[in-house]
Amino acid sequence: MRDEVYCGPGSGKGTQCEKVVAKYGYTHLSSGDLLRAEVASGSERGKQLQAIMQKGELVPLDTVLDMIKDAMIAKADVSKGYLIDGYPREVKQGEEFEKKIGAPSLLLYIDAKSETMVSRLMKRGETSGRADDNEETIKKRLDLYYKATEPVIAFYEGRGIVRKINSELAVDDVFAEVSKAIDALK
Ligand SMILES: Nc1ncnc2c1ncn2[C@@H]1O[C@H](COP(=O)(O)OP(=O)(O)O)[C@@H](O)[C@H]1O
Ligand SMILES: Nc1ncnc2c1ncn2[C@H]1C[C@H](O)[C@@H](COP(=O)(O)OP(=O)(O)O)O1
Ligand SMILES: [Mg+2]
Repeated sequence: MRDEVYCGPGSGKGTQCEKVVAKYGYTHLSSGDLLRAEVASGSERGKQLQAIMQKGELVPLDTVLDMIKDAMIAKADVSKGYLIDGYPREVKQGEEFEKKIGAPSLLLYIDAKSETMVSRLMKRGETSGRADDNEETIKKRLDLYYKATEPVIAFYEGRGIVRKINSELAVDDVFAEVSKAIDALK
């Protein structure tokens, strides 16, 4: 089993994941997409999640881990490996993932400057319809990213599985670096 994990709002995780799926055929699981699907279902739980996401905060750990675990199980028979996007967003999430699921084999750290992330998210907000792609929420998400999510990288660095990718480059150039990191696993 192979798990790959990513970081940073607006850094280009989703964009790179799409390209990884096309080239390597991994199962892409985005915690944000799973949560937005729950919101779109109109369920009571979805309404609670929407309120949290709109504020730029993290949803409860158990909710998101259960969703990822269920989605992984649903694809277990056909999956060539999992590409997990947007998780873990805090060290505790990484610890719980290892207890309940397993250890990842690679962490792709998709790194962009904060100004780049803000401008990409503002631009995405022109068409995304996402409740969290607005100036106020973007600022909160970035603050939380530096406070809660960046320490996740240090957590995995000790294991030698972190590959830092410069995401300031054009999409295809970023992907060339991503491909190199994945190919090195083989
Ligand atoms: N390397 C890049 N150069 C320029 N724009 C990019 C690049 N990667 C992503 N984008 C754009 O930035 C925005 C955020 O990318 P996305 O993949 O949704 O990021 P994330 O999933 O990390 O929030 C999107 O509008 C995307 O088209
Ligand atoms: N692992 C996780 N733990 C808690 N909340 C999460 C989460 N993954 C996503 N969320 C919630 C809070 C995020 O601000 C929101 C959007 O996540 P996302 O779609 O991964 O954002 P992006 O791709 O722009 O970085 O969903
Ligand atoms: Mg995304």
